[in-house]
Amino acid sequence: MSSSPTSSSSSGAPSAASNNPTTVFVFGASGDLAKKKTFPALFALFRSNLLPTHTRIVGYARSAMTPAELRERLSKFIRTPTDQDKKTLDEFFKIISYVHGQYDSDEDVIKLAKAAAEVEKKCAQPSSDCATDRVFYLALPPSVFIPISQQIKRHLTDNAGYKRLIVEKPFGKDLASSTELADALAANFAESEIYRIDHYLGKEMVKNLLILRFANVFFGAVWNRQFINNVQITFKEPFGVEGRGGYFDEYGIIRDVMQNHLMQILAIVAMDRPVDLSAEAIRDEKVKVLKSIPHLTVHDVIVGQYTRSGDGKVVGYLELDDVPKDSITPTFAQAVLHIKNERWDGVPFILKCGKAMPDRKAEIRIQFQDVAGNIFPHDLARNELVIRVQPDEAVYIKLMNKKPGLSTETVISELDLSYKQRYGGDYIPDAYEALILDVLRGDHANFVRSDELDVAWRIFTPMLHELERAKHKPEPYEFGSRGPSSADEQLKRHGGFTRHSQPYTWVPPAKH
Ligand SMILES: NC(=O)C1=CN([C@@H]2O[C@H](COP(=O)(O)OP(=O)(O)OC[C@H]3O[C@@H](n4cnc5c(N)ncnc54)[C@H](OP(=O)(O)O)[C@@H]3O)[C@@H](O)[C@H]2O)C=CC1
Ligand SMILES: O=C1O[C@H](COP(=O)(O)O)[C@@H](O)[C@H](O)[C@H]1O
Repeated sequence: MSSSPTSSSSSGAPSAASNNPTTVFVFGASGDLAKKKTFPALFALFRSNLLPTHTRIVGYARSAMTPAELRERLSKFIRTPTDQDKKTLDEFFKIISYVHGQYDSDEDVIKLAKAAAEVEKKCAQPSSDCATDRVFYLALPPSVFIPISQQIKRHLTDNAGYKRLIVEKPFGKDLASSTELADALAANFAESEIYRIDHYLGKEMVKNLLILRFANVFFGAVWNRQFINNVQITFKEPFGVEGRGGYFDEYGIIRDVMQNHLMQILAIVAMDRPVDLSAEAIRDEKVKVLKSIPHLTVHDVIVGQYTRSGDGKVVGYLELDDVPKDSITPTFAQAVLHIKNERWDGVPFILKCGKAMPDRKAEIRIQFQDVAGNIFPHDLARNELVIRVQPDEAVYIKLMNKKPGLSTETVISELDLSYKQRYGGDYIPDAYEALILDVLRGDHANFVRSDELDVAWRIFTPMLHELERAKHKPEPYEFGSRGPSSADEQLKRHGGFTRHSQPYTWVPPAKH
């Protein structure tokens, strides 16, 4: 059996990872991410037979827990609608074990190494080496990344097969702290062994961007400053930061969402065609386009902080127990970026993200230029290509159409590729499922490379420091509102509103 990773099949169909015995260590197994995302994703892969045949999962955290307690904790977040799923879940728990200990203790991590060797011995086939491949998933707060990575290197990497380290964001708070973290990880793991998760890169519609852009001749032809007026990348959530105030207040929405998720999307929307689909070719193009973006200043950004809801039922950000009463941490931000290259010079990229907004939505909106020399008696709305990342994945193009009937009136309509209607019940995997499978296959394409991170921080760090130095107060906005009104004004200033007077709302098509 080869120890090299199996790449996805040439048809692009999902393929299992290499079939070497594999141990997946989940550090922080008692935590929120582990129960909501990591274990459910591992279960989904197990159920689809996409984990290597001899896979063992070893959870590790400081909390003492029996296997039954761990099972009870995790089961609440794993959906098992059928009896067969319930049986599969029983099988899944047979491959999971748990060890508790400190993250910086030689003694405890040696105990973990011994426990892992035991379970690996049990699953070894008579003719094969014991679990030769190891994946280390850090579902931990960033303060622990460095000590645990040192411990892993010291006590858990004597296996014969690959060693892959999965790290969760935030990757630092600014350029300096990100570089410090990168250097510390690099002291113990090669870049080829590190998988930095930005889970937006695992979302179906973000993965679809490469195909939409580079497998369709008509998009390729108009994807530039001559035809595109502006690009809007939006993330909204209808809830605040209850329960996560401590973490959130230290980071804020710019570091939590904009600098990573929205910038990753921007990079894929704006990059040039990679020479091929290899991870390095794609990431080279992303780095190249990010390098063409001048760093932001406070004048490029609008920040807001949510207050109590209009009906008084939901408390404001500053009323949360774990948030300082004088916090200036933004829960909303909108920034305008420019890409100084031949393709994009003069086209604003408007990134907007907010907590406590009216609804949940993540989308990419490409607004095309106005029609020159309009011969029709009405204003023409701009064409727009909208890629809806969530909810209800869709790609649609807004266009002008003749109103059916005897008049020649124009109406705004759309060409609509709504996934539910088009693909019915086709399964759309959770981002974490797709990304963990990529790690098992050794595919880095949907992970953040260290130099990408570096450039993204170079763009944001001066503005973040300026905001903090000046103690810039975010504008208040009511929980459940659109955010500060100055954000709409900024959008208008950068051409983000069309002049058409006809009201238009996208309505998902009725099921055929
Ligand atoms: N939760 C989410 O939805 C998301 C999380 N992430 C990222 O994933 C990582 C894990 O997040 P999440 O699971 O929410 O974090 P948690 O706060 O739940 O922490 C995970 C585990 O780490 C241990 N831990 C917590 N605080 C400390 C500490 N100060 N020192 C040592 N150990 C500690 C705890 O286990 P024990 O005490 O048992 O050791 C805890 O169960 C973070 O980097 C986060 O930013 C990214 C995207 C979404
Ligand atoms: O990384 C994060 O993402 C979530 C939103 O993720 P989604 O997949 O539900 O869209 C966000 O709530 C959180 O603040 C942030 O840390």
